[in-house]
Amino acid sequence: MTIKKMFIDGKWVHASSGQIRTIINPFNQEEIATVTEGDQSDAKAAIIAARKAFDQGDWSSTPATERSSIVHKIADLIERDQQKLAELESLDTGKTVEESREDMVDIAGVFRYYAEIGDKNGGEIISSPIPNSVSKVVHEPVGVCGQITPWNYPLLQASWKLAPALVTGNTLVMKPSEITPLTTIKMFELIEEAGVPAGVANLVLGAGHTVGAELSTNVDVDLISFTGGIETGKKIMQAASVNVKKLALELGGKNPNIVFADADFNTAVDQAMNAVFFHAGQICSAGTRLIVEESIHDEFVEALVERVNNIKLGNGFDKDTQMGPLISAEHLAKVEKYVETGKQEGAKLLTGGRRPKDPALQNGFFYLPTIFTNCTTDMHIIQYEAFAPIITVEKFQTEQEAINLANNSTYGLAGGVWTNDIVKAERCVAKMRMGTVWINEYNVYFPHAPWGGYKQSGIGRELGKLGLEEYTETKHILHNLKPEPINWFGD
Ligand SMILES: NC(=O)c1ccc[n+]([C@@H]2O[C@H](COP(=O)([O-])OP(=O)(O)OC[C@H]3O[C@@H](n4cnc5c(N)ncnc54)[C@H](O)[C@@H]3O)[C@@H](O)[C@H]2O)c1
Ligand SMILES: C[N+](C)(C)CC=O
Repeated sequence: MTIKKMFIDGKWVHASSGQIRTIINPFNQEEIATVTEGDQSDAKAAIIAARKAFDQGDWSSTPATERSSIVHKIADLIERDQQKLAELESLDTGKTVEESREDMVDIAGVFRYYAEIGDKNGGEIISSPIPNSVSKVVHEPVGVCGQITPWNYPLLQASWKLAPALVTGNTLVMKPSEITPLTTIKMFELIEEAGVPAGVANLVLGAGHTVGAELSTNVDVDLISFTGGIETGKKIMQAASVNVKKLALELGGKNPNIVFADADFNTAVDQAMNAVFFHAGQICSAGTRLIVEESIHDEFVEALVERVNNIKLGNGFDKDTQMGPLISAEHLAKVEKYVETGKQEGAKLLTGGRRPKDPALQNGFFYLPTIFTNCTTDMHIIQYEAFAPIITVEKFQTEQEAINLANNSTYGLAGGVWTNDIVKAERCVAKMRMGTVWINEYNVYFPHAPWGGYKQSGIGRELGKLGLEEYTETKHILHNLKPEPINWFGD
């Protein structure tokens, strides 16, 4: 198997150590690729290349219109290769090809959106209190950006960082998850093909504690943008203090999905499933904390279990597969432990709670869709993210109780409310402490709207105009057109 390389200073290179890593398909554990395994020294080389490219100034002083057309070109290339990219993503993550195809459409859309707004960020003239002067505010690139991504939506999360960083004139070093680097490698081929100059966009493959740690601590990195788990986010935040890097953190969630008795019953049941079981529940915003009004609780849970038991597990490449495997043996072991904890703390397991028995699935990291009821907020399975196909159900009687339950969390990424009473819906979302709240909808995101967390779910925003602003510094320029002595200290 050819060893896939990383991209530093416009060249495809092997790791300086010569180490390699095998990438496997989580559906059957077959080897699908061998990639070079970088470490600190490769990360340092990439940072030096990005620093040189930034300080030399060619990319940051390229007219924004030209950078925008390059970013448009990247969107064109993603659209051209979208089927190949989708299949590669499914091979690497186990998610269904249909889901990956949707991801590719979203990814091209993100590049398109930032190409369109990136050359319209020219700043503003503000009124100056100083006579004969011009006061203006301009937006400039931050500098060298370190970008670290997770394994669940490898290319989607990469696109949220690459597109705004490039269009605003930054240089960057990206480190994808070591488990799922394949589509990001392909993306850098497209970045090269689109004509991004050498040194501007660099890719280093390798582990978090080596490459990721170097990006977080290296003083030549001006901004670190991270998507991943809270514990890693905390380490990065601490490391980034070394030179007070700008910091953007997109972290985990244990997201409440509130269903009132007056919601459309069938839609709410269907959407409670959609909120969780895509990509086997490995979604940061998954609505895993289902919070149901007591009067419909039993009927709702019964309908949900019936539907959930029909979810078809299998190979993401098979047309009738609805849910693929978990990402790795290590993650599967964590999920099994999580479910055991739930049982021990008194939650009632209604379905799932184990690996499937189907012989065709035994080589993959499959776990059955699982539902727990009788859950209370003090439980581990309510307070911690499982990142798995698990729904925990809590009950409420009053609107205030539902809101209190939803907010009783250290996370604040996303949440949902299902009701036909629009005033009640607006009252609830105004009190819910989350970065995204859906009313009669779930898990919808698009490039124009910002994404990010309250509380420990993160710092900063991706997507939307705010996602562009993360990659800019704001400078105020005051130009005195008629300078004169003021003789404050005498003449
Ligand atoms: N908020 C969001 O938009 C969002 C989106 C996707 C995933 N997530 C979260 O990501 C998590 C799952 O992803 P994961 O398991 O890949 O997370 P993770 O934190 O284990 O790893 C994420 C990335 O960080 C790197 N990393 C690990 N240790 C590091 C260190 N010490 N220094 C620097 N980098 C390091 C990893 O190599 C990987 O590239 C979940 O908690 C999920 O909720 C959040
Ligand atoms: C942000 N999102 C929903 C695309 C992926 C979260 O894991």
